[in-house]
Amino acid sequence: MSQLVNTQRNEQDEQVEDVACGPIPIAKLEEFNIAPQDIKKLAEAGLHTIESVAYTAKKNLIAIKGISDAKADKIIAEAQKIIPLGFQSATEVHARRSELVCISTGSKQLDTLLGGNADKKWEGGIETGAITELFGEFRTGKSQICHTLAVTCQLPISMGGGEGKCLYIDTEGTFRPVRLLAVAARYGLNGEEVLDNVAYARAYNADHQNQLLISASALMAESRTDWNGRGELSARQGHLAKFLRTLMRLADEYGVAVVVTNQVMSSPDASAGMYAANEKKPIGGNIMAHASTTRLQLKKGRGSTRICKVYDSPCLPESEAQFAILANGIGDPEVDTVALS
Ligand SMILES: Nc1ncnc2c1ncn2[C@@H]1O[C@H](COP(=O)(O)OP(=O)(O)OP(=O)(O)O)[C@@H](O)[C@H]1O
Repeated sequence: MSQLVNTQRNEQDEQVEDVACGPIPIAKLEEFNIAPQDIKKLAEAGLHTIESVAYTAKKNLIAIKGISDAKADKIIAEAQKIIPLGFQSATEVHARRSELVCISTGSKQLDTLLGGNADKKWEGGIETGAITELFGEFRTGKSQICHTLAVTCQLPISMGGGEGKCLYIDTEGTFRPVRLLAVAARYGLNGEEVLDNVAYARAYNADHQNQLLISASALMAESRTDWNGRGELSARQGHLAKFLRTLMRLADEYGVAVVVTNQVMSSPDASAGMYAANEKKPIGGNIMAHASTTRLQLKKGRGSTRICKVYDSPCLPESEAQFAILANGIGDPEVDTVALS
């Protein structure tokens, strides 16, 4: 499984915009009489912003060594004064959502499937502030989409990008910077700069993954090689649940696009019926299903063509589109290929 996160702003913008509207760094709690050593403990536990504290359940704060019941109450009360957690009108929600940026997948047909408008040049794509899960068998294009997104997230917003950077966690050792360079060349971007804007980490096991989440204030990863069969299912699900909670928080808090790749397996209930035997389901069960905002199923097509089906989405119909894996990243299939497949 591999994942990436796109930050929505470039470096120059960050300094100006973060002050005005970005997440508020946890250090600000010091102005509200929270002791610096307690702020340090919160940060060490992965809570780097006041939003993250305001959204955290009290029991999670008390679980941090050195944060007592009384301290947790005070910290939450101060955080919630700064970040109110009440109702807002649907108009406000709509206005905020209208501002959301989508990251182009590189394929117009796929972007259109993901909420784009075919008449406009760049619309639709991977949603920011949410988790998108790509699942499918081997060779269906999961990693290739991630490689393309690692570059397109850096494009100007007018070209379907997020003017951001990418954080790429690789649990399978399939990350290849040369693929990023090919995509960069296609968009006329400077290859060196594109690579500098991608922070890469190889995750080796569950503990290492959690360290990455804390130190990078980001991300998830779950190696399919870590777990052996159904005997370890509950341990795996517990780990996955914790990991996905952190990812959801990051998507919410920082407004980043989180993309998670997932494998498929034959359903353990396959014996239930003759047709069920062929059914391949995404790994992770209900925990994964509930954590992902949008679930996309990838299937093989003819040659370099692949099919993407919207498997679950809060606002997209269950339809399909074709895309292609090309030398310079994800794109659209040749017209002939579409007709033949
Ligand atoms: N430079 C390239 N040009 C064109 N196609 C490529 C290139 N590099 C890889 N591919 C194609 O991409 C496909 C593999 O896609 P990808 O690595 O995204 O699969 P995946 O779904 O992540 O599979 P897995 O679960 O095994 O990791 C292969 O069909 C391969 O031929």
